Amino acid sequence: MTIVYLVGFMGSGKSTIAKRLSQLWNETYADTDQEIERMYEKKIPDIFIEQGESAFRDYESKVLKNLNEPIIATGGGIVERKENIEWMKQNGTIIYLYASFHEISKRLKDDMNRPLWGHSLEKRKILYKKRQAMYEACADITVDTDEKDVETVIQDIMECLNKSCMYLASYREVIIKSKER
Ligand SMILES: Nc1ncnc2c1ncn2[C@@H]1O[C@H](COP(=O)(O)OP(=O)(O)OP(=O)(O)O)[C@@H](O)[C@H]1O
Ligand SMILES: O=C(O)C1=C[C@@H](O)[C@@H](O)[C@H](O)C1
Ligand SMILES: [Mg+2]
Repeated sequence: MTIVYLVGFMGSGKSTIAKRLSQLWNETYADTDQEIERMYEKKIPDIFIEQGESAFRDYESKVLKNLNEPIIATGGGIVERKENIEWMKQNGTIIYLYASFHEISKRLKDDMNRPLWGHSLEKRKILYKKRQAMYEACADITVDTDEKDVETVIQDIMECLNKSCMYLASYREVIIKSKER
């Protein structure tokens, strides 16, 4: 139980929150989307266009298993593969950043860098509903981010982690061990 995995729909704030947590905890973080773009030297929309979603999911699973930073922002579709959920469960704590469809729409507007957000409103809503059930099923902790600024979301995450004594104990151990090295 050493890694914090942030999951949630596109625009729920995984990348933003991972970066902020890493500053606060003075720990490194990784982002599966950024890592895919770095490793395969291609932008995500280009991977979708040239190789399709299935190839992207293969890259995503590979990248996830190669990361061991203490804080990891995942891509919105990480839950599409059961093996990814199992991996995260075995290696850390899964925090689901919840945001309503309305809130996500406000944040992303007509973002062009997320291929699956480029679909029709109806398709976006169907995907949102399907995914919501998937995030809920795998989450150890759920934090509602609606109408909360980044710092408030961070505070809520810290509170939840503090309540989760089991996690905190193991996390302290990791920090102590890494400082002894
Ligand atoms: N709590 C928040 N309140 C308002 N805006 C936010 C909040 N968190 C993130 N944002 C904004 O929403 C947008 C999307 O955030 P971010 O890229 O962190 O989402 P994500 O969950 O990583 O999405 P993806 O799954 O596509 O990688 C950014 O413009 C970011 O500044
Ligand atoms: O929700 C999704 O399936 C995606 C979310 C993004 O983070 C990227 O991983 C990509 O655009 C796919
Ligand atoms: Mg992101």
